[in-house]
Amino acid sequence: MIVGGGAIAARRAAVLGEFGAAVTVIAPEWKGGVRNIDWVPRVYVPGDLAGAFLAVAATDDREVNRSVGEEARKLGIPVSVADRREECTFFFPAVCEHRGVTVGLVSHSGGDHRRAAEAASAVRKALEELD
Ligand SMILES: C[C@@]1(CC(=O)O)c2cc3[nH]c(cc4nc(cc5[nH]c(cc(n2)[C@H]1CCC(=O)O)[C@@](C)(CC(=O)O)[C@@H]5CCC(=O)O)C(CC(=O)O)=C4CCC(=O)O)c(CCC(=O)O)c3CC(=O)O
Ligand SMILES: NC(=O)C1=CN([C@@H]2O[C@H](COP(=O)(O)OP(=O)(O)OC[C@H]3O[C@@H](n4cnc5c(N)ncnc54)[C@H](O)[C@@H]3O)[C@@H](O)[C@H]2O)C=CC1
Repeated sequence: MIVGGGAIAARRAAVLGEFGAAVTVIAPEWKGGVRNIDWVPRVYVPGDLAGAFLAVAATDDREVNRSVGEEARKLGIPVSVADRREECTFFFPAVCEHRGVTVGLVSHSGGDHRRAAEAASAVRKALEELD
């Protein structure tokens, strides 16, 4: 379940969809272009996460993201809150895929997303060099 329909939500929907997740997006607008998603065109209301396996809070509204994180933690659903690492119970990884190999990586305690992005670039390059 992804709450928010902007660039970050779209990137995460694409990754989750690629790995076979059934993705539902709750957001007044969806700019993702990813097809196989179930888009619910409205704002989030507490209760929306019932039955979800995993949650991503990626709106541009701090209070909404906080509330999604709170509901997920209450329900025991793993949640990544895109604007506040302290409210995450998992960190969305940088994913590197190349010719049958997949690497997902995060920085220590989700504390350095720039370092994670840099490391992901290096891993993508290394995988290409295997060819
Ligand atoms: C804790 C975490 C929580 C989570 O979201 O799960 C988190 C948190 C935050 N990110 C922020 C900003 C940016 N993050 C990126 C990029 C990535 N961020 C990703 C993951 C994570 N980001 C989780 C930790 C994972 C780890 O550390 O290993 C990646 C790996 C995966 C992905 O997002 O797909 C992806 C690289 C993918 C790749 O290269 O492949 C960019 C650049 C861009 O978007 O292009 C920017 C904007 C520019 C800048 O600030 O540098 C802010 C400030 C927001 C604000 O203040 O507005 C916070 C808030 C905070 O740190 O508290
Ligand atoms: N973790 C990461 O990798 C990064 C995180 N961020 C953070 O991620 C968040 C989202 O960033 P972008 O996608 O660039 O923002 P954006 O402005 O492109 O999209 C925000 C989306 O949230 C939706 N939204 C707003 N209120 C809502 C509500 N009540 N219910 C449901 N949807 C609602 C809007 O309709 C819009 O689709 C921001 O908080 C930003 O600080 C930004 C860059 C990278």
